[in-house]
Amino acid sequence: MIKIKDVTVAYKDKKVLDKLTLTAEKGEIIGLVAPNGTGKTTLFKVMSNYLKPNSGVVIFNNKFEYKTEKDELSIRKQLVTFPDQDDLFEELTGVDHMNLYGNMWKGTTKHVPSIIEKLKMTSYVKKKVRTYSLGMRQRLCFAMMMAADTPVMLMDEVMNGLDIANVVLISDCLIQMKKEEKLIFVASHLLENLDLYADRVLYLKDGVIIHQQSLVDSTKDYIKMELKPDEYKQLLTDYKFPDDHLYIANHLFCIPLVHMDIEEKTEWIERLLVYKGKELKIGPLGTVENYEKYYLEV
Ligand SMILES: Nc1ncnc2c1ncn2[C@@H]1O[C@H](COP(=O)(O)OP(=O)(O)OP(=O)(O)O)[C@@H](O)[C@H]1O
Repeated sequence: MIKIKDVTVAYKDKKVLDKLTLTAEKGEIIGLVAPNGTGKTTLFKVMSNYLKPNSGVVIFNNKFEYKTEKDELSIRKQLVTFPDQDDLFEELTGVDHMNLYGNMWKGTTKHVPSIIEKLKMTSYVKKKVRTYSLGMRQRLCFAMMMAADTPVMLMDEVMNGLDIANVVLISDCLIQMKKEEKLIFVASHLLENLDLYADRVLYLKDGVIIHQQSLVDSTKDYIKMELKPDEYKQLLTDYKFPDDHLYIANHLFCIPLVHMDIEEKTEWIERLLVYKGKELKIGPLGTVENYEKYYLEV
């Protein structure tokens, strides 16, 4: 559905994206993860044509590029970006904003009442935006995207300022939207939240995707155990660990299970289970663990 090919963006001599390539299909939620100032927003700007890359292309449905006005119009109909809270009109109501997005993209506002109900906005949605709290504004921004109802959605920090109940509410909506075959990109610093709904999480570093984590692939399981650095050193002298084992951010010891047969797995589990009564976990690396692996390695 979307192909990003060799996209490079440099602000003066600072390269932010470096021949970045990525393909995404409908019915996917893709998390985008990286520390501040790494290029997540820049990538979204290129995808929505708010920024022309120095080189590279974005291709929609194998045919549309931001080359001609006609193509751009076709893409605009399919894609909506998360509104910036600063762009809300203080003197308009929430319903006004949702109607605006509904009319602009979907050509109707019939579906707006059901969104209001789903997002539990009934008590305030007819009031002017200037009376809204941060979290109410954020929910409105999400509601506007739902009103646009486009096949592709780019969400930058969608959970900003939301309390836990609202994070859960929006996460449920995202899962529902995925079922409706939307392609959704979520750039977020709320890492554990991504594990709930993302199919893939992309880690950006030095202008490229350094790792793609699949959250629907169970072949990447590890035995995981918290270890202090001196405990890790001790174990290293006691046993010969597989070369591809990990010791993440000086605290998390991980042994990949993928190449082991059942006997080997059992052997390692039994060996580690008795080590100082520590808790063992088995599973893939989560978003927090990968984040530590790629950005907090010491
Ligand atoms: N208009 C601009 N002019 C010059 N440099 C820019 C411009 N916009 C962004 N940058 C730089 O590009 C880099 C990437 O910025 P970007 O906003 O894409 O990061 P981000 O990953 O979205 O960060 P955050 O997590 O803080 O939102 C940063 O170093 C930033 O200073």
